[in-house]
Order: sequence, then C-alpha cells, then structure tokens
Amino acid sequence: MTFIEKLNAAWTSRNSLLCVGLDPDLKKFPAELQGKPDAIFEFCRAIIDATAEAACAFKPQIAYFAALGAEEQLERICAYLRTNYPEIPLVLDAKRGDIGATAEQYAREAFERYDADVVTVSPYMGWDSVSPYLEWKDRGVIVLCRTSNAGGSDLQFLEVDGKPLYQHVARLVAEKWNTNGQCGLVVGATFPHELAQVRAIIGDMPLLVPGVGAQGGDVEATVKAGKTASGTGMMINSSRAILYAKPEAGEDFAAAARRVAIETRDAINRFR
Ligand SMILES: O=C(O)c1cc(=O)[nH]c(=O)n1[C@@H]1O[C@H](COP(=O)(O)O)[C@@H](O)[C@H]1O
Repeated sequence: MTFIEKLNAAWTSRNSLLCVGLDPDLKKFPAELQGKPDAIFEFCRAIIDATAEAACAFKPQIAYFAALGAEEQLERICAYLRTNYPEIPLVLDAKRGDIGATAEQYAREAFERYDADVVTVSPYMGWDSVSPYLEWKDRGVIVLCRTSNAGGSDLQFLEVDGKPLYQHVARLVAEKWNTNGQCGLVVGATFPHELAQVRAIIGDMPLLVPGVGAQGGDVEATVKAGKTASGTGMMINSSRAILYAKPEAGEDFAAAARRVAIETRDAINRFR
C-alpha cells in the first residue's frame, strides 16, 4: 500500500483529519515521568494510545529526540506505531534539504531506520535534493510551501514573475515533481487565504497543515480553505495543545490529551 492509499484509507475509516504531533519536551512532562530513563518513549506511547481513536496521522518531530540523543526512543516509538497502528500514517517531520548524495542518506534515515510513511523536506535546494526521497515509490514527501511561522514570509512571499514564491513551489511540486502521486505540501493554518490559493493550484494533492492549537490558527477558516471536494485532503496538525492539555478533575495527562484530540477532531469535522 502506498502512502497516499494509506492516508486516503485513514481519512475515510477514521473520519478524522487530525494529525497528532509528537513533540516531547521533558520540561513539560508530568511528575510521574520525570527522571525515568525512557520517559520520552513512555510519554509518547501514552499519548499515542490515548489519541489514536481521533487521529488520521502521527507526526514525530525529530529535533525533540535528536537534541537529547534520544533517537533510540524515536525508533521504538516508530516501531510501536508500526506494530500497533499500522493503518495510521507515520509522518517524520525532519524538514531535510541537501545535495543528492546526502539526501540519499536522509531518505534511508526516514524510510529505513524509522520506517516512516512520509517525510517533510525543504524545496530550497531544488529537484536533485528531493528526487532521492521519491525513489522510495511507496513512501511520501511533503514539501514546505507556505509555512505557519511569521518569518516564512521573508522568502515565501517574495514576488517572482508576478506571483509569490510559495505559489511557484506549489505549482512546481504539483506539475513537475509529483509524477508518481507521492507528494504533498506544508501550508500553515495561520495563513488560510494562502491555503485556499494553494488548494486551487494543486487539485487534490494532500496538505500537512500545522498551526491550529498553540499557534492560534482558526479551525473553521482552515478547513473551508483547504478541504477537497470529498471533504478530506488535509492532515491538520496540533502538537502542544494536545500533548500538554491541562488535566481536568480526575484526568491524567493522557486522558486530557485524549479529550482535546477528540474535541479538535470534532471541531474540524463540523466544517468538512
Ligand atoms: O512541517 C511541520 O510540521 C511544520 C511546518 C510549519 O510550517 N509549522 C510548524 O509548526 N510545523 C511543525 O508543526 C508542529 C506544530 O506544533 P504546535 O504549534 O505545538 O501545534 C511543530 O512540530 C512544528 O515543527
């Protein structure tokens, strides 16, 4: 099964467009996990089990693991997802970008070491920096287009031939790079107008849409701007708002995460 087939099946069978981001930050962990040698794995496993019902995808962000030398715990989390939730796409958020020979190694890291379904990459170094990932025909590549952060405008909004650069990226990926139907784009929920522009350019290509929750993106505007005719087309990511949800009476951290994940999924579904 290819990445796109798996994602389409997950959208339909799980009735969800919510991607749960795994950005484990030790400082924010609950007291019971503090000081444990495999706290990152335990935290992520509890979050995965608590939120899987509401998720169409999981997205570990590699920096949170690599910064602590905790890649082995990321390997275990990816293996846990593969074994227990094989139907849920695993998005490795690494935002790679380098010359072809190095990109081959990054692709092996993403698709062999972590066995991810799809990896995020930067388009900045062009075709030969992205093509090594596309050699993995059953896997996916999600290219940064209009990122959720304010500073993304520094380059992505530059006018080139009368159009902003992010629109050139959208067209390039949709028309030239996506020959095997395995590409997607990142567009932030903080830019719904640009999300609609991108959707108009790319047809039904999937979008990773971070920025709801902690970054304040509007769910209604996001869904209306980015959905396809079938009411899918997006993995709408939320990380911190789910991972570090404040427990209500009687809840532990995982129950709080589950409550917020379900609320977020349902809020998204209202506008599909
Ligand atoms: O590629 C991404 O996932 C990404 C792209 C982008 O434009 N903005 C963005 O926030 N992200 C990632 O999405 C997650 C957002 O986390 P929260 O703001 O906590 O929901 C982080 O892991 C970011 O690294």
